[in-house]
Amino acid sequence: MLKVGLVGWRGMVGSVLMQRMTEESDFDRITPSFFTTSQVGITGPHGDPLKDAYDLDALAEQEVILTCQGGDYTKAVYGPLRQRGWQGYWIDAASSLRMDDDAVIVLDPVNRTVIDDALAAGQRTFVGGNCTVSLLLMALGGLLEEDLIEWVSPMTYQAASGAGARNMKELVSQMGALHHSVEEALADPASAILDIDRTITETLASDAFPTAQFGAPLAGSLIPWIDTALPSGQSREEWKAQVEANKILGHPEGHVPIDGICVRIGAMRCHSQALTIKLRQDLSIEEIEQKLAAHNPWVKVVPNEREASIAELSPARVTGTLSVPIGRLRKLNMGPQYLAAFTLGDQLLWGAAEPLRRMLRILVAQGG
Ligand SMILES: NC(=O)C1=CN([C@@H]2O[C@H](COP(=O)(O)OP(=O)(O)OC[C@H]3O[C@@H](n4cnc5c(N)ncnc54)[C@H](OP(=O)(O)O)[C@@H]3O)[C@@H](O)[C@H]2O)C=CC1
Ligand SMILES: N[C@@H](CC(=O)OP(=O)(O)O)C(=O)O
Repeated sequence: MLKVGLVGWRGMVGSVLMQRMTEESDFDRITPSFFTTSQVGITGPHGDPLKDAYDLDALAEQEVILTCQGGDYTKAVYGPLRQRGWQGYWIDAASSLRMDDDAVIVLDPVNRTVIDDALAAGQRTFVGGNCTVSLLLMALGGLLEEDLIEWVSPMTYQAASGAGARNMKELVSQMGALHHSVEEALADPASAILDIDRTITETLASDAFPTAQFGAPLAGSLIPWIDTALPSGQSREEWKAQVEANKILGHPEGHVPIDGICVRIGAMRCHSQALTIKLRQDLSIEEIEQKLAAHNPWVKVVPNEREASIAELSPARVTGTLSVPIGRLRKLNMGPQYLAAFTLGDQLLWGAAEPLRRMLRILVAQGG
């Protein structure tokens, strides 16, 4: 059985990965070793002492290293490990290696042939894509695989989880602070809504309002910028859409232009995206729905009806599942090649852990 070293397994992404690996009996097919950057020697999840994640000798004994520890760890360890001649497979959740020529971005329901070609060519570095990008491609796979999309403009509604565990907690604290500030007024049927609104506005602006992680109110508000700024005027999150999506699809950069505005909203762990799509040809909505639905077992086409849209295109409904619904499919007034769509998915599952887990299974199936 493949010797697999797991790093970052107790973080938020790593915990979701562990949960999925347990559900899918992946641990029955590998010999796992658990590593840590901070708790060397304490008992790990399978009863063995945790190994030092910076010990290159211990890492080099592994045939596969799967890390959800983050980009700083990857930058510290990956280069030195390769330089000392380690030939194993590196599977990574962090973004730092994604655009390297040696790395393949993995999303096997969309790019299994790219992965298989890379394995045949001896490539050994496989990285999960940005969560928003992976969810977009899972939803649009049926049109993209036939090269039917000329360009896409995604306007995103991204959950707090994308910013990390502490940010999720801060979102809930913000919700609590808002509720607490008007609790008495809410209990009084005679209270005036404008008084409640004024108190909420004051609470949002107060120095006591918890914003240490996000730097701004998210509950009762939104944040129209994710990640760092680039000279193009894009945020880094916006820049990733086009470069990563085209790399995943095996296209030259820019074959399918993808650009829009990424916005953080007060959802917990589902990223949503409202899409404006220019098709390369005038397809009927029925053809579009059929192609989308046939692409993979997780995408679900939701009819463009009010009740179905409210019920199914909802972060509250989709959270914790592998489902990737897409709906609000209709032609826009701009012309028959312009399509609207709305899609969402759990950014810790298809957006982070699941592509990595499935890459490990591909390696297991080919016997390493
Ligand atoms: N959050 C996201 O949406 C996505 C994240 N990623 C990538 O995954 C990386 C990890 O993200 P994420 O899982 O959110 O990071 P976390 O902060 O949840 O976990 C990272 C590491 O922090 C250490 N840690 C310290 N204290 C604790 C604690 N109390 N509970 C759990 N872990 C603790 C653990 O390392 P140790 O055991 O060694 O101490 C853990 O592996 C990111 O840096 C990013 O590169 C990729 C896609 C999406
Ligand atoms: N930046 C993403 C989460 C993330 O970790 O992305 P990446 O894997 O590209 O660094 C978000 O905030 O929603």
